[in-house]
Amino acid sequence: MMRVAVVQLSSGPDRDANLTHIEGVIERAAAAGAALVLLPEACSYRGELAPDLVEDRNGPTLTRIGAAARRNEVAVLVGGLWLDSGDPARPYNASVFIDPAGKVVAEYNKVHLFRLQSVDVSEDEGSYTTAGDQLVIVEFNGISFGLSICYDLRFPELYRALSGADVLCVPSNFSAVTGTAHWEPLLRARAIENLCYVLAPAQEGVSEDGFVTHGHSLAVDPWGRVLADVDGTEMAIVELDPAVLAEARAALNSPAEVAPHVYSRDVLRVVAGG
Ligand SMILES: O=C(O)CNC(=O)[C@H](CS)NC(=O)CCC(=O)C(=O)O
Repeated sequence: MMRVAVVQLSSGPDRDANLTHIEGVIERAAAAGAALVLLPEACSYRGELAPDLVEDRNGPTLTRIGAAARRNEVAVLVGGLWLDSGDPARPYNASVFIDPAGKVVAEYNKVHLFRLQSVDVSEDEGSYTTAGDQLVIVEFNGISFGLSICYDLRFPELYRALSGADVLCVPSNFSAVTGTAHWEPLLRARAIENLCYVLAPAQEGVSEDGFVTHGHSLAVDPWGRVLADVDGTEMAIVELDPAVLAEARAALNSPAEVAPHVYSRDVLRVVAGG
């Protein structure tokens, strides 16, 4: 069994203030017995990109959260921050796993960049972010965590490629417009089809630049049951139980069967009815 904290935030444009709040959250999660604290996308800064917001491993976000992890002896998934990609105008949107010693052990750079043109929202993340192409699974205390971020959720083949992971992490800053219709069904589908836990810490409220978010940080078990749905800006504490994983996988497809399937040939296209 592993106890984890799924944290909901409403981060603003003051990085120092966000980090101070996060330090308190990590301390409270550790006091509640969490071994791992999952933070949402854009956790230490939410707003417009500016050059001084692009960080490296020695930047304020990873330094301060790393120190908090070490102080409280917990692992932390920093859901999303702008990390240097070599192109100052287009950083990565990265999710970073920090171990209980405060050390960065893995970095996943968001592969699928958000693009939405609707009546209420117009966003093109690819215009200011470099896409990654490396998928990452982190093994921690005997449980494996597959990394992804937000809009990746819409690409089931990414999660299929991660399958075998016990937990899929989807830290997010999901829009209210799309979240109302898509958030919960997509998260539950990823859990059901891959027979694994899905943990999705999210932002709630309205960001300074006017992006209205859905909130509803969710924890879903390998049978698709919602274990927690966070309201407000605190956290849900959830137990990950290897027995629940084993039971779901014994009942339906085994981990081997949910591994990416290679189909034998091109789709056969048939015209019916003349
Ligand atoms: O800009 C940042 O600070 C970090 N990046 C984000 O918050 C991104 C781009 S705005 N948000 C999403 O991917 C939401 C996806 C979504 O809402 C959907 O798929 O419907």
